[in-house]
Amino acid sequence: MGPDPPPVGRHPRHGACSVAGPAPYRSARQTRQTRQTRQTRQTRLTCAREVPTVSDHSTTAVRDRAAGDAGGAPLLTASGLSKRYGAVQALDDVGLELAPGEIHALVGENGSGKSTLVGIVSGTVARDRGELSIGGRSVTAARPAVSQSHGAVTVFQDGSLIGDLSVAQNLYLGTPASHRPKFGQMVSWAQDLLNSHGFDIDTTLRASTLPPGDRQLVEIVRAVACEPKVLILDEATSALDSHGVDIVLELMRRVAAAGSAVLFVTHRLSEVMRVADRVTVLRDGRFQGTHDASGTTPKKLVELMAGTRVDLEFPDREPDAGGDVVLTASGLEGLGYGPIDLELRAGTIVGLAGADGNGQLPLLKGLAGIDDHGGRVEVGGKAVRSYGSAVDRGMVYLSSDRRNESLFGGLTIGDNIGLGVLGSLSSGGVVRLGREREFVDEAVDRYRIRVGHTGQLPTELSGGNQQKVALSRVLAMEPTVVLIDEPTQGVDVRSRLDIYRFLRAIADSGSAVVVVSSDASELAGLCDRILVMSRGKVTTELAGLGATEESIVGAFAVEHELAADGDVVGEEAAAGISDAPSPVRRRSWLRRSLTAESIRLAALVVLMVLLALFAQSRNDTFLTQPGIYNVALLALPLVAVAAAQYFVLLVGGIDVSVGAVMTLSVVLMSEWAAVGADGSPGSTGGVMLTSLGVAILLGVAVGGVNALLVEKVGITPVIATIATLGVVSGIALIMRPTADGLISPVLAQELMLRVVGPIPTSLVVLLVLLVVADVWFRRTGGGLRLRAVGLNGLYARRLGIPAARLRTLCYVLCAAIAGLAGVILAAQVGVGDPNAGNSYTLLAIAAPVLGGAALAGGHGSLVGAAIGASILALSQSLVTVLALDDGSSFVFAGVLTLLALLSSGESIARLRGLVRRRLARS
Ligand SMILES: Nc1ncnc2c1ncn2[C@@H]1O[C@H](COP(=O)(O)OP(=O)(O)OP(=O)(O)O)[C@@H](O)[C@H]1O
Repeated sequence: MGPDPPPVGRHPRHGACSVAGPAPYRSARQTRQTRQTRQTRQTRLTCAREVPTVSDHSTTAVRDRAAGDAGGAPLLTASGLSKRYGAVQALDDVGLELAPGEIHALVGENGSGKSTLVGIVSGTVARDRGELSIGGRSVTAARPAVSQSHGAVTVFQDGSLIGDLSVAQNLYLGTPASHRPKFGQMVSWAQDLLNSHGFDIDTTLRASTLPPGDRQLVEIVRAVACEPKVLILDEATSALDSHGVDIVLELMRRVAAAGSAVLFVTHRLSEVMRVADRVTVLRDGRFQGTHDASGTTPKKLVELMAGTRVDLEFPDREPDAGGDVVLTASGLEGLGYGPIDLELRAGTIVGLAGADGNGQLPLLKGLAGIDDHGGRVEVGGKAVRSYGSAVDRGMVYLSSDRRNESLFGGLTIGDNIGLGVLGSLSSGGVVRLGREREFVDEAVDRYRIRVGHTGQLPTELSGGNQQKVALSRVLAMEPTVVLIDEPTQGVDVRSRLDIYRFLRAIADSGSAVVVVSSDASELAGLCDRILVMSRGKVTTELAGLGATEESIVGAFAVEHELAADGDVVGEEAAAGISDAPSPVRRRSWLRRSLTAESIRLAALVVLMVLLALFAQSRNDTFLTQPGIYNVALLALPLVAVAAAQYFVLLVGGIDVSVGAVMTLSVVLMSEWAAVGADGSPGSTGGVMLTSLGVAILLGVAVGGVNALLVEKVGITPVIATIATLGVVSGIALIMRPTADGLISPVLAQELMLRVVGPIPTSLVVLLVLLVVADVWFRRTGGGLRLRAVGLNGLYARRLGIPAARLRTLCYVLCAAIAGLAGVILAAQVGVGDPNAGNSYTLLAIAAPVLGGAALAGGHGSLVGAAIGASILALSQSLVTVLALDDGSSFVFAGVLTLLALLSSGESIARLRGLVRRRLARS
């Protein structure tokens, strides 16, 4: 540990400071700042370390063995790989070879083409040219499932855990059938798998609730469990603290020792020097050579990547940096941290260190007013109560979750950069495009953001360049306090140094900066003060000057040991990978069953019963056998078409043509299942078979067209299915301009008049089928795969799930079931009415959504859709019972729908979160 730390909450005196080195960030405040000559001391970036650490020697045996195996056939051979995205040549004639037992690092600056190469090997990116073979077999198709079947398993840079699924489900989904157990044993298998690697993570938790480091570890375990021939880790250690990194490096060694090859993409060159046998360098998409790791140094690698000499010094800092207090926090506490007292001074950079999950990020968010917290935060003497008020006081927060929290995916790069300062780029409330362009171009130059043009979407940028876009927006706002989580995650060495200089410059201009980082060497080189956190409390404060990676890691390791000594879970945690107190606890069966979805369904059933009782109080025939039968008849086609729609909603689509399909089905029934010219109804078997056959064929045709338009042509589902709705309705009208053509009474006899108690048999059969299908969705790998496609189609595809094929299947199923719902409707209307199904278009969407389905996909259930449909049918019959006029009946239906929606999963989850936080605080 370092010298005696000052008590937390009291701080050493800080002096004023000046702009260091190149001052890329300038503000009015900066020019006002008193500048003093400083005693400077610089720290070299850890990546420049040329002496291997002690643990490095364990790689020697692997290297020797890899050298010995060099004669074995390569497990991965790539040659002449090229890929162009519009104006950007992402890869240009790149080759690579991985021998069995080899750990091969792939390095390069942001945008140099590493992820593109990984994408080509893993099947997510189609190459323009080049040859690829995995495990000795040539790979021609760009499909993840193909690469995986050849033996290449990838942990992607931006992850592929589906947040809404549990950890166990994610592990199960990504593991090939040969390596996973029966579906019913999934949880215990997943738990054993994680435990066998030393992780104490509750596998029944949703993946989104895990800290980023744990998520990365779960993904790595999943990949290793596949026993790949080629394991590809694309910046898979970026969110890990030093302990997590140690574990992953050891895992890589084990995988290589078993004879597989590892392709390790990283910006952390110290890790390359510790683990890699050979290193391939890319620059601007071009190959810069493959080198023996033992014969090179990080500095040489950096210069090969940059193509120029690079100064690896951190920016200067002063021993007594710091001006006036700009932020005060007292008694600040929230979920996972506190109470904490803190003062931040102008001109300083404060680092929050600790093992992953010890409260650093929650504290940062608490300071920003983002999460619910107790205590008080003031900036410039004014209280911060929410993130909105934080921004008003000049405080900004930058999340490490680029995709979801830092960037606006639908806006261009230029818009993302200029968004925070639109006021200063406008005159008379109108943004001056020239001024904005100039501002954006300058930011792109200053932060060296590699873009084709600023009109691109941020999703088209490499990970590190996305980070620079987010950072440039935040820094342009000239904040008083900058709170930033993992500022250099996924950023290359040269750009990291740029970012350090920008942060130092903004501090020198009078701001206070707080940085959370899993990279202790970054905190040691950058910060003026380092607060080490353990179990949600600040336990040690280190002065930045003089701090080293070792002293910081040492401080939190000591704290952990002290805590573990007196801790009942100490032994378990010590055996585990994560030093942090796991924020997760095993949940009881009851708590697990009380999901938002089950609560919602229960609420809907209660609502249904209340409605029925109310109707009965107004009309005492409502709950009699004929009354119930009438409501059931009303519900019958609606339940069927709601179920049809659910299949498409499940995979993230929507089909607005279902009502039209029902109509055409009715019209077709008036042709193919019609009363004969002699008035005969036809044979039961003949009419039923013809009806079902015609309806299903109609559905397959319309569903096939819908799928083609959405999947192959790329039209958004709503637009595509509106187009088919028009065509299908038109055909129905051409066939029957007015209601005509009697439909055989056989349909009514079979589908309406056969009953079980007061309920039509057809409805009972339908409900049983829906329950069985729901069980299939919940209890089988096939159902899980379908839900995964809806929750995140991209990630599902990465896991080798044929997402496009499954979506196509669902469109076809949806239209076919809608065709069958049309047969039921035909039985009820009895005539070829060309408008019969029109009112079902919106009801078919409303019912499953009422029952818990989400337009974004992956949620809800068929039973939920059926309950939603029943509520809508009930409300329709209530309108009759109450003898409401048209206007009142609309208001009534609207209020009812609103009530049902209040029981939505999201509202319930919010309420539960609120109650949980209140409970945790009390
Ligand atoms: N889908 C896409 N559309 C357009 N351009 C793209 C797309 N994907 C990547 N690029 C561009 O291709 C180049 C190489 O990107 P790639 O992601 O392979 O780089 P990288 O070396 O992995 O970078 P990083 O270290 O930042 O992840 C970049 O200039 C990037 O902007």
